[in-house]
Amino acid sequence: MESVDWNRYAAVLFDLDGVITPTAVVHMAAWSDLFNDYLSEHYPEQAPYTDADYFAHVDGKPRYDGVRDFLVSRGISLPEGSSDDPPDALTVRGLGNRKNDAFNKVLDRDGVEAYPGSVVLLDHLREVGISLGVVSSSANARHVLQAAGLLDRFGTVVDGAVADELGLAGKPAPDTFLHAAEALGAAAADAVVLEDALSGVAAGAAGRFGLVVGVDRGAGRTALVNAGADVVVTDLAQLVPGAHR
Ligand SMILES: O=P(O)(O)OC[C@H]1O[C@@H](O)[C@H](O)[C@@H](O)[C@@H]1O
Repeated sequence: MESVDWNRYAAVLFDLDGVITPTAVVHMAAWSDLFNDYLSEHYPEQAPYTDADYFAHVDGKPRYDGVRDFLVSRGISLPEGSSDDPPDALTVRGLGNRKNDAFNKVLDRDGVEAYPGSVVLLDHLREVGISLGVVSSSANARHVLQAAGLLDRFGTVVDGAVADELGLAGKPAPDTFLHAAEALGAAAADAVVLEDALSGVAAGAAGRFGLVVGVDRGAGRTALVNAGADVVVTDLAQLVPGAHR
């Protein structure tokens, strides 16, 4: 039983990819293609990039932080480059841009449908009348929410572009979540964070939010609890009081 008394809270802050929409899978596939192509071309002696690398070094972080942190884990250092580097540039930002092109191609081709259980919780919270926000590292968050038909559900969307503009540190720092809570007029202690990534759960714990919910989409219950989750679910419908589980 993971039932939550939502009336105790003033705001709920959702991560997007992997929490509201299954787009974490699209990100994962695009990262895997990028890093495996890069490694096999430049470091054929290295072990391939795997999902374990994704969960440990890339998941939930801003785009270029993910590139940098994975390369560091393999002892590889590339020049940072600049955000308008072309996708074939051998820089941190060039590689990130190559992955972004691949992500957007799949998004435009396949569209996005939210997890049904996540819509069940969003509908419930709308009935409760609680303020809702999205806090995503992704600069594509608005595009994804729009494609899923859910953009109008949220009072604030703090995405990778907003964080960049305001100079907010990305997850695992708590800054983007704290900014969203403030935008909704809620103290961190009165707000709930929902996250599937270890970096995002760590951000919720570091911000001392009232409740940090880990959503296990592959990171694993123990890892999520160790990162600071108070509660772990596998589907957001489990968080609706009295919902069929
Ligand atoms: O490259 P983008 O779309 O700006 O997003 C960066 C990150 O955004 C997060 O929401 C995803 O969980 C990560 O997997 C992704 O790498």
